[in-house]
Amino acid sequence: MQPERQAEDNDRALRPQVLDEFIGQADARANLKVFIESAKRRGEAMDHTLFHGPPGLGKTTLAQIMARELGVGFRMTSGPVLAKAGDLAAILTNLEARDVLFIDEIHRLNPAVEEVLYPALEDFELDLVIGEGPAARTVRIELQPFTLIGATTRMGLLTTPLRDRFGIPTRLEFYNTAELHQIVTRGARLMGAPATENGAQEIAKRARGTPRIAGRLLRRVVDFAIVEGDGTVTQEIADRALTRLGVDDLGLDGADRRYLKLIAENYQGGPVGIETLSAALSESRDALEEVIEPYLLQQGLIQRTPRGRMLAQKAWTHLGMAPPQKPSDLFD
Ligand SMILES: Nc1ncnc2c1ncn2[C@@H]1O[C@H](COP(=O)(O)OP(=O)(O)OP(=O)(O)O)[C@@H](O)[C@H]1O
Ligand SMILES: [Mg+2]
Repeated sequence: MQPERQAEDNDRALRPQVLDEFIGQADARANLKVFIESAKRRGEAMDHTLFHGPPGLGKTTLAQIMARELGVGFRMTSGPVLAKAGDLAAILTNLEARDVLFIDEIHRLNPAVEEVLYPALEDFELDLVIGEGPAARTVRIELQPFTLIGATTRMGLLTTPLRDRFGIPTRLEFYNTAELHQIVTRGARLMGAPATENGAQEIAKRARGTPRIAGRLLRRVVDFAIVEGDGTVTQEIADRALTRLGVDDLGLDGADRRYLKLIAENYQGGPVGIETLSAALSESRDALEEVIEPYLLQQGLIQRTPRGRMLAQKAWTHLGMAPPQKPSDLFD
């Protein structure tokens, strides 16, 4: 209990509070700045916004920042939590003018709840059915204009009507090492454990392009720096700590390497179907597609083909293995 509580508190302390403190995602940030400013000058609710991209890239953080920059209230819920239409209705009717409603994991909304959301998004109206059977009647409730910010790691699972109702779809990208370097340096400063240039660089390089992972690795490296060093995050301490945590020089962890090795050793580099991988690794297909694969794809370690996943040359090199000779290679 205690350590988790603490991790959460640290997390909150590291979370950027305003758009200018938010590092990276330069294109998205520049656009959002314009839309926020315009909504403020018009005195209207900002258009509905959808953030999509792999976990830990800052969707929730950006949603909170936007409410703050807009100077409006922030309500947060998530797709799976909204079980009944009434749950959503209760939240919508309590929103004040121009408030931001954040729905995380919006691809997991129950279809009946999603139906209620459509008119709310388009016309700020709610059609509620009251009573049952012959006595049932529909009442229309006017809502205050509000901004929905949706977040999803699975854009492909969103229904078309829902996707079409977002005026501002925004894709978050993996962060580059320079951006993560800034995030780590800032985080270390906030944690009272200064990082050297090279120390921050070592963590940045191995953070899988993801601020959440950078924060998590930083906390563990700081532990080592305090106990085994003088409290400074140096390259040597960072390297030692990360290696002990099983994070390799590309930032891959045990789960990533297990995935790559399985394709290499059991399927000669593929192609192999996602369901087969999911069964062999005892990981849900969703976890593979949402958490493991995006970074491996972005790094050019694997390829997605119509017949399944295949290892790229870079993966063989990284694993220190030679790809099997395919019959066709003999005739090249
Ligand atoms: N640009 C950034 N600069 C500094 N820290 C960041 C940045 N983006 C995210 N973080 C930090 O990374 C962590 C994860 O961010 P956040 O919770 O917003 O991710 P998310 O995209 O909502 O993830 P999920 O899809 O899992 O909900 C937070 O601790 C946040 O403080
Ligand atoms: Mg989130």
